Amino acid sequence: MKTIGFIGAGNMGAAMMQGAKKVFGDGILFTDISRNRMEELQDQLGLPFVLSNQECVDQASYVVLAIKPQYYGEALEGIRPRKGQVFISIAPGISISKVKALLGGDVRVVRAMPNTPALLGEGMSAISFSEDPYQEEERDTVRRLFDSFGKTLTVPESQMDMVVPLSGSSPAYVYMLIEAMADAGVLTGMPRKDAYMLAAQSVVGAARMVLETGRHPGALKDDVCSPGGTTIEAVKVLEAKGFRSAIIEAMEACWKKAKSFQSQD
Ligand SMILES: NC(=O)C1=CN([C@@H]2O[C@H](COP(=O)(O)OP(=O)(O)OC[C@H]3O[C@@H](n4cnc5c(N)ncnc54)[C@H](O)[C@@H]3O)[C@@H](O)[C@H]2O)C=CC1
Ligand SMILES: O=C(O)[C@@H]1CCC=N1
Repeated sequence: MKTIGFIGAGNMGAAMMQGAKKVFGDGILFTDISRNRMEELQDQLGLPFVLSNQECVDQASYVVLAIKPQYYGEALEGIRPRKGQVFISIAPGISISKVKALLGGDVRVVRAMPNTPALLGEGMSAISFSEDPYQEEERDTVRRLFDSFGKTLTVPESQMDMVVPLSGSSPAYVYMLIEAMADAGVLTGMPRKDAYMLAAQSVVGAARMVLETGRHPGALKDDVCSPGGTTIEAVKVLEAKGFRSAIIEAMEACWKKAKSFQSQD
């Protein structure tokens, strides 16, 4: 019996396994609908795979569902879990009660939303435990899984849809920001590689300033804006172009999409 089985070994499943391997060692197995993908990942991570979702459920105490929300029905159809087994669902918009219903009810479900910087151990995950009884050791195992690839915040399930735009999807818009910043550098003649480094490390530094100083992001922004200086010129253009409202509207669209998966019964 293994500790953790992963159903779905795509981008997110693989990133989680990479971190989990450091903590759970050979207590991990996985499966995927694609044989090629399983072989590729076995070579890459040195972890074993099994050939069906049922085998994965049978051979693991905790089962991570790392498949797209649209495929939950298909992937879990006919699956027979053990009584009280713990499933960890990382799909946006799929509620704990929906996973329980798909699995026949008598399981415990942790709903979670990780992100791909997990690959570097810099992930941010939010988790919600179902309102079932758990032993402290079981909660600890789930937390150790998510802590193995980054930081973990426990939130009420009602906040899970909003975690999707805040941390699940947000790396994508940060990459867009970095790409656009680098494009501006290239526009003025900067080599692209140097532009990426300047832009990306500034994003890392700014994020750490928010996390580690505890100061308001607006106050930190004010510190960068020298009176009559360069930064305020950029801020003026960003305000005129609707930078903040673009972010808010984009995240609202992301949140709505996450919520919409729940209604696709
Ligand atoms: N990529 C990301 O940044 C994040 C993804 N997620 C969630 O994680 C889940 C997986 O996403 P990704 O890894 O990005 O997708 P992906 O498409 O890279 O991986 C999904 C994997 O599931 C496999 N699969 C499909 N149907 C299956 C079935 N019936 N049985 C077994 N395996 C099956 C596919 O072959 C594929 O390897 C999704 O629910 C996604 O919303 C959550 C947080 C972040
Ligand atoms: O785009 C998606 O649906 C997934 C969920 C969060 C990040 N990627």
